[in-house]
Amino acid sequence: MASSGFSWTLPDHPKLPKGKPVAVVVLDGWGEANADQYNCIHVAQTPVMDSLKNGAPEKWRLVKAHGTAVGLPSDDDMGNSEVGHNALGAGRIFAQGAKLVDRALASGKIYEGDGFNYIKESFENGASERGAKRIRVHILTDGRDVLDGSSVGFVETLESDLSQLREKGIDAQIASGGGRMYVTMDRYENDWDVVKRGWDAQVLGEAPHKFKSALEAVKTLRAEPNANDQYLPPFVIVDDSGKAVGPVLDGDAVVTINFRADRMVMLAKALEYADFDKFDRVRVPKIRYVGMLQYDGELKLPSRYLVSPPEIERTSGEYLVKNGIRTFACSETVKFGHVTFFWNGNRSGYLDETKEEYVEIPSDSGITFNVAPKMKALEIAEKARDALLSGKFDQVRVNLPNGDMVGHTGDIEATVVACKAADEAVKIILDAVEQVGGIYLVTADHGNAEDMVKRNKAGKPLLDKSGGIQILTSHTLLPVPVAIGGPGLHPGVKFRNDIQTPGLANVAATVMNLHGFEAPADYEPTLIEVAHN
Ligand SMILES: O=C(O)[C@@H](CO)OP(=O)(O)O
Ligand SMILES: [Mn+2]
Ligand SMILES: [Mn+2]
Repeated sequence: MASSGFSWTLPDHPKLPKGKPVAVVVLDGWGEANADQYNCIHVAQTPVMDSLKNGAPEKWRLVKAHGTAVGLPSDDDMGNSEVGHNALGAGRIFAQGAKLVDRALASGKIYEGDGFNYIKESFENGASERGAKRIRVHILTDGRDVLDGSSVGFVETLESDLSQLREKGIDAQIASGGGRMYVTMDRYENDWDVVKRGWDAQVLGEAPHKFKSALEAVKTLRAEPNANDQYLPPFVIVDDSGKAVGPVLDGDAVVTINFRADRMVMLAKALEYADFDKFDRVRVPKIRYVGMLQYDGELKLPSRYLVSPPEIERTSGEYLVKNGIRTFACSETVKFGHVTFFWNGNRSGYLDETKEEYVEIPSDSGITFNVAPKMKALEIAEKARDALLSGKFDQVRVNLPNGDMVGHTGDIEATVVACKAADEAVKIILDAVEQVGGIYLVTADHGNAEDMVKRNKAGKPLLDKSGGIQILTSHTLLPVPVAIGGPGLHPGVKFRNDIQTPGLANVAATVMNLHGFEAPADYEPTLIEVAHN
């Protein structure tokens, strides 16, 4: 085969110089919304971000961070950290897990692949459409991507689907449950107890709460003071004799029905690794395990899966490091993988450890972040500042988690404090950029803190049964800012106005330009142009 002529070498930018340190700041969950009392960014004192927006309008613009702009099925899909950071780092729009799974289900291909064939071997002479005769569902209530309290409706729907299966002679039941933030879905190894609580309920059939039905479980546990879907305690469903109806047993097939890599890697390790020392699994059933997707391409975890994940290659991080850009990346645990793993196309570890340093600041664990809304913003900013001042790095990249993590708690007062803390952190970083004559690019991965209320189509806040507002704990569909500046920025640089609907994927080429390079031809176009020399 003839050589494709591929080269990692990036062409020099015709006008922009090399050698200026570039700070890339991602404000997690920081979108642009109308100014009202439910916009915590507006309510909070955020003088630094305000000055970026109002001080130099030609160096501030909004980009799309949701839906098709980040590879999700439709523009009704809100953005999230995974797809947002993937797009920021990859500079192109890849069809994401959600879309790939939708497609595989619609075409039926999901039932033809290696993953499904593998679990099928566990089915005894099947009776259902696809062969499984005995099905146990271990549910996690959400309240984070959907409204708090919606768990009840979801359980009702699931129960009715399962009862239809039972009518066909399939033994199908919900076996256990718990709230996603307290049971199973930890990430980046922040708190293994979360995964252990899930393991105990799902695999061992042991939990502090026992119920005859999941609907009863969810309704009863939600009635406790301060209970919410995200943090429901673990429960198991028991039969009349008090025995758990569905612990995971030898010979079972197990599917983790979740396409979010970061939230599934820890459980996948517990299910798949023979050597595992994060908690005592007590009993390790011999199962056939598949993930909805492969969650970590480097670790090949899990080794079997139903749908192939997007292959995100030739990321901007990889190009830049191969073109000599020394890179520093930092966040606290809950978002550390965002500026490393997601940024690098769902790849763990260093691209080139001789040129990179990744620093993880331990997050608080075992608390909800409305209790400590400043999180580690200051510590992250100080690390970024030190990295800039050290002169050892060409790119310093951070994620400031506050708007997102505190926004998800639905606590408006705390989210205001969170936004202020993030703004103060930005100041520290921009001051350091100033000192070293560098350039900054400040952006976000999706909205969250800028709108904390559920609204009708006309934008009016919706009320609940008791007349209070319906708090929105999820991300939004709103655009996010991109602001550039700093003493190292060529004075002729301004945002182009010939790109109709720019999105997060346009940021990578922009950052490459700021480092003095042209982006690869297949990258989404840069946001900037140079007006004069
Ligand atoms: O916490 C998470 O897993 C999601 C919300 O479900 O948020 P983010 O995409 O910001 O990580
Ligand atoms: Mn995010
Ligand atoms: Mn989030």
